[in-house]
Amino acid sequence: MLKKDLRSKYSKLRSSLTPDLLTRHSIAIANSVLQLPIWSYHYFHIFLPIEKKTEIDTEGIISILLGLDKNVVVPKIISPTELEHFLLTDNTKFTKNALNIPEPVDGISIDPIKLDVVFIPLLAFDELGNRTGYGKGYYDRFLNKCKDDVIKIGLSFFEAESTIDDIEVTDIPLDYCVTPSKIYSFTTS
Ligand SMILES: Nc1nc2c(c(=O)[nH]1)N(C=O)[C@@H](CNc1ccc(C(=O)N[C@@H](CCC(=O)O)C(=O)O)cc1)CN2
Ligand SMILES: Nc1ncnc2c1ncn2[C@@H]1O[C@H](COP(=O)(O)OP(=O)(O)OP(=O)(O)O)[C@@H](O)[C@H]1O
Repeated sequence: MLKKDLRSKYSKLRSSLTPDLLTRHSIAIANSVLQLPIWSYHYFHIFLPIEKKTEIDTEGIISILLGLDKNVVVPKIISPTELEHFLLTDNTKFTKNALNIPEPVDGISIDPIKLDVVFIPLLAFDELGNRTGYGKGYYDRFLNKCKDDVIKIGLSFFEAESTIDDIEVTDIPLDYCVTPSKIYSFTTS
C-alpha cells in the first residue's frame, strides 16, 4: 500500500481504540520492551504522545528507563523540518506545542550522535521494517544525524503491513517494532 493510504487507514484504526484498550496496549508494549537486547546502553530517546491522535502512552517505558537510571532524551520541534533533543530531568517542564505534542520548554540539549536507542512513533510499518509517520520527515532527518548503529525501535498498536510501496532513499528502516502482541526483529546483526 502507499503511505498516504496507510496514514488514513491507521489514523482511523487508532481513533477507534477506547481509552481502556489504549492503556492496556501501552502497558503490553512497555512490558515487551523489557525483552529487547538494549539494556546495556545508556542514552535512550523517546517521544511523548499526542493524546488527540491516540498515540501510544509512553509513560510506562519512561518509568522503566528512569528506574534503570538511563539517560532519557525527548524531542522538541524547532523548525518545520528540525527537532532539538533535551535530557529529561526532575526539573524538565513540558508545554504542548501547536500540534498538541507535549515538549520540554528548555533544558540540556543532547547531540543525536550520543543516542544509543531511539523509540519511534509511527502510523504503519511493513514486514521489512519500513515505516511511515505523519509525512513531515522529522524522524528520517533526525535518524540521519544519529550514529549508523543506533537501535531504532518502532512502537505500534497494530501489526505489520506486507509492504509499503513508496519507500524513498531517505527512509531509514527500523531494527525492531514492538506491538501489544509481538516483537518484530528486522536486524541482521
Ligand atoms: N508524539 C510524537 N512526537 C513527535 C512526532 C510524532 O509522530 N509523535 N513526530 C514524528 O515525526 C514529530 C512531529 N510530527 C508531526 C507531524 C504532523 C503532525 C500533525 O498533527 N499533522 C496533522 C496536520 C497538521 C498541520 O499540518 O497543521 C495531521 O496529520 O492531521 C503531528 C506531528 C516530532 N515529534
Ligand atoms: N534526510 C532527509 N533530508 C531531507 N529530506 C528528507 C529527509 N528524510 C525525509 N525527507 C523528506 O521528508 C518528507 C516526508 O518524508 P516521509 O513521507 O518519509 O515522512 P514520515 O516518515 O511519514 O514522517 P515522520 O518522519 O515525520 O514520521 C519527504 O518529502 C522526504 O523526502
